[in-house]
Amino acid sequence: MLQTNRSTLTQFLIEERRRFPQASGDFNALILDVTLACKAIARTVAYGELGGAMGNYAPEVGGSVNVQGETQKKLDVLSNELFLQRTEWSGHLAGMASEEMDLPYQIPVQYPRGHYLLVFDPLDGSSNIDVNVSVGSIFSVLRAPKEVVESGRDVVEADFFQPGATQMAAGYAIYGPTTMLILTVGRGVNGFTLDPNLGEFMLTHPDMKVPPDTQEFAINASNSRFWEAPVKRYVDECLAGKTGVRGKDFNMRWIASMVAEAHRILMRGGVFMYPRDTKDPLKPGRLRLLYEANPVGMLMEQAGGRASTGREPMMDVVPTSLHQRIGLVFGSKNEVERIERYHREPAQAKEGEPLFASRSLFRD
Ligand SMILES: O=P(O)(O)OC[C@H]1O[C@](O)(COP(=O)(O)O)[C@@H](O)[C@@H]1O
Ligand SMILES: [Mg+2]
Ligand SMILES: [Mg+2]
Repeated sequence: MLQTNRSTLTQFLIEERRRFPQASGDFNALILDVTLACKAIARTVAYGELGGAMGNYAPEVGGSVNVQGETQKKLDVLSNELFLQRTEWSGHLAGMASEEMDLPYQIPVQYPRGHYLLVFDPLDGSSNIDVNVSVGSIFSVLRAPKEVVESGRDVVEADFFQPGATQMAAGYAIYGPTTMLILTVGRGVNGFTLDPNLGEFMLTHPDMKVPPDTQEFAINASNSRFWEAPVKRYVDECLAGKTGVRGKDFNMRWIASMVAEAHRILMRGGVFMYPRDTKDPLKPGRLRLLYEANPVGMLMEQAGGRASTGREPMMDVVPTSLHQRIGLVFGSKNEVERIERYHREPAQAKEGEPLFASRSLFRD
């Protein structure tokens, strides 16, 4: 049933822009281009096996892996191309970077170059595609360095090394039972639902807030033997429930699709952890700073939640490489702060502490 009384995304963006009379409209146009890419990906995902884009990407015969050493799905590659196609022509961008491209993407010479950088994970949770679980696209908009804009030169990796606090906008689209767009342009978080009749994102969830407290946590427990002591302590205390120091029972979730976990947390609170661990010494965490941790971090903070490495606020981290991985904890503020506190209190988190040793369900 069509609900005509709701604002469209376009209306919402125009109203935001009215607050800045000098704004050119480039920023809004860029966001709309990004969301058009998301709509196209939503359609492709919805067709599933019928669309011919399932399975692994195999240009020759041996398949293909991205710069992170992960098998690329056909839909990863297609989604990446949709992002490029929908945004490269507009003159709003100085360059782009994506999970699926080793190096920064240069705006082709036939198009003008603009003021912004776009960074994205075109399809997050893509290992879930074959099992029909919610996936999504995550994006972050940064200002291009002044000198890049003035010279019009090609972008280099270092142009993207800006802390999350400088993001102009961040968001994700989630392709679940309904397609939604969750967006911040630096003034709270708003949720839009795709009206399949109109093909428009309609404002359905204004001013989303993450409750400060929760009884729900999300972590991949199969990694427990690699966790650091503060994370083990936190999870053990949650598992101890009513009988432990927390004095309340906790529920656990793991979808293995960060976009879906972030969405659940924005809707009803919770804490998500993919912490730094010892699984692979070359990878200080699983998730990527520029196009996973930073945009989701900005959304959380704008919704009154918190995002952290466990040791410092995510928004303060200065990136040092395009595909940098990082430990990520986000969600309800009081829980994230507790986890940060445990990282600052190593003495209490040592194995052998009575609480830790006796109640650990995830001991090595
Ligand atoms: O396989 P695991 O350890 O459950 O990891 C799941 C995590 O990997 C991711 O799928 C990584 O994202 P990509 O699918 O974009 O590579 C996250 O969405 C998710 O949180
Ligand atoms: Mg991802
Ligand atoms: Mg991805």
